[in-house]
Amino acid sequence: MAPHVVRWGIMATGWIAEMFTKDLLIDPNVRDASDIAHQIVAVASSSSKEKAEQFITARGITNPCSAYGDYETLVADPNVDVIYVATPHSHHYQNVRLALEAGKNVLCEKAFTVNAAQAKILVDIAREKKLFLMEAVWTRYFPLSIQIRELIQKGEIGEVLRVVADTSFGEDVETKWGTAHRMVNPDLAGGALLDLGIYSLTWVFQILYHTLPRDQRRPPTVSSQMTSYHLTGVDESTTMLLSFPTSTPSNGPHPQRSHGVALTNIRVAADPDEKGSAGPAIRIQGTKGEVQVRGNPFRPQSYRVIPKGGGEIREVQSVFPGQGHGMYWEADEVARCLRDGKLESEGLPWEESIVIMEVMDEVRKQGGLTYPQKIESTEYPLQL
Ligand SMILES: NC(=O)C1=CN([C@@H]2O[C@H](COP(=O)(O)OP(=O)(O)OC[C@H]3O[C@@H](n4cnc5c(N)ncnc54)[C@H](OP(=O)(O)O)[C@@H]3O)[C@@H](O)[C@H]2O)C=CC1
Ligand SMILES: O=C1OC[C@@H](O)[C@H](O)[C@H]1O
Repeated sequence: MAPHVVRWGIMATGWIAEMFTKDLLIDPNVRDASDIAHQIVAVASSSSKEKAEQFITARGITNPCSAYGDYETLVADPNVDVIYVATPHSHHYQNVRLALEAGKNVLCEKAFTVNAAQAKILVDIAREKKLFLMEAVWTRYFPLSIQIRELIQKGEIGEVLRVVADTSFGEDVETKWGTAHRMVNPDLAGGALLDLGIYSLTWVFQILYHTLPRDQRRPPTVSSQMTSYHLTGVDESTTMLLSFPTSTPSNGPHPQRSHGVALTNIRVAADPDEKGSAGPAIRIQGTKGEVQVRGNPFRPQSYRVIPKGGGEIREVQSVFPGQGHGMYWEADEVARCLRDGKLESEGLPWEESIVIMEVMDEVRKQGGLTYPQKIESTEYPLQL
């Protein structure tokens, strides 16, 4: 059967737009995804049409592809099935809404929005207009993530009572990012939490929340600490303790809970020598054993299943067919959802993106981190 072809419009021409586009251009057959195919039919840059043209040429897009010098024209292009939003998170609410209001399906980079109120409005619009919408948390669509979720659901390591996940870069923050870069710039919703902490939360949620049947998923309670970057006031370090209810009856005064420890830091590293000497960045601990995940939490390289009390340790490596970055798996998910008429992805349902945004809202509240009013706003349209 002929593959279902999805026609993409790329909004913004920055770093991640380049990575995503490279992956879209890799033949899906190399990863055994012959049921779908991707075409990039339009690229828009808010800076200039020339920048979009340069992007198309540099990426080697050979099929007809329109270049636009603004996002408004992109979302009006009738040839586009779905828009990939690759702007800084400060702009996601305005940019996604622009696309939805124009009747376009959307894949939006993480963090979904600046706050949960914005995320809820986007979801309401998608639902009302019957459009597909998904937060691009690519890690969830790695075969390795799916395998781990399945082995947890099968009870291979028993009941999971603790997940520890650390997404931290050890950078000289002042030298690397100064004050203007999106990683540290409050006007662009910078800071460790929204940029990297989302991945630690992803691991906690995809194990302690997502592996449960939908009607049993309950939001966690949250306790957290934050340290601010002295030059801009965004968080450079955030530590979160999440506590999820379990179904196991308790014998004592406290109900049985499973704990998620989600760490993020841009000044100390989870993997300081980048050789894994510090141990796994993710530990998933169950009553019958443990799963350890190595590599950056956003792009995991391998996992080990360690049975309690000995037994054979099983190790599985990630494979990146066609030397991809690993973003094609989320793109394939989008294509299949569109083909099947789904509005949201099972891998990251709207409700879960919103609960995670609510956790981040609470963590920012506890840490006293607010962003400029205009990027926290739900007003639309708003010139940022
Ligand atoms: N999934 C992943 O692995 C990754 C995801 N990300 C996410 O992708 C998003 C973009 O990050 P990244 O590509 O690294 O960022 P870049 O700064 O490299 O690119 C962002 C692009 O957004 C457009 N843009 C529109 N308005 C603004 C503005 N006011 N300031 C700056 N840029 C603007 C620009 O493109 P133009 O001029 O063409 O309009 C710019 O090139 C973020 O939300 C980030 O969290 C980032 C890295 C990895
Ligand atoms: O999403 C991301 O993953 C990779 C990191 O390098 C980047 O800062 C972040 O935005």
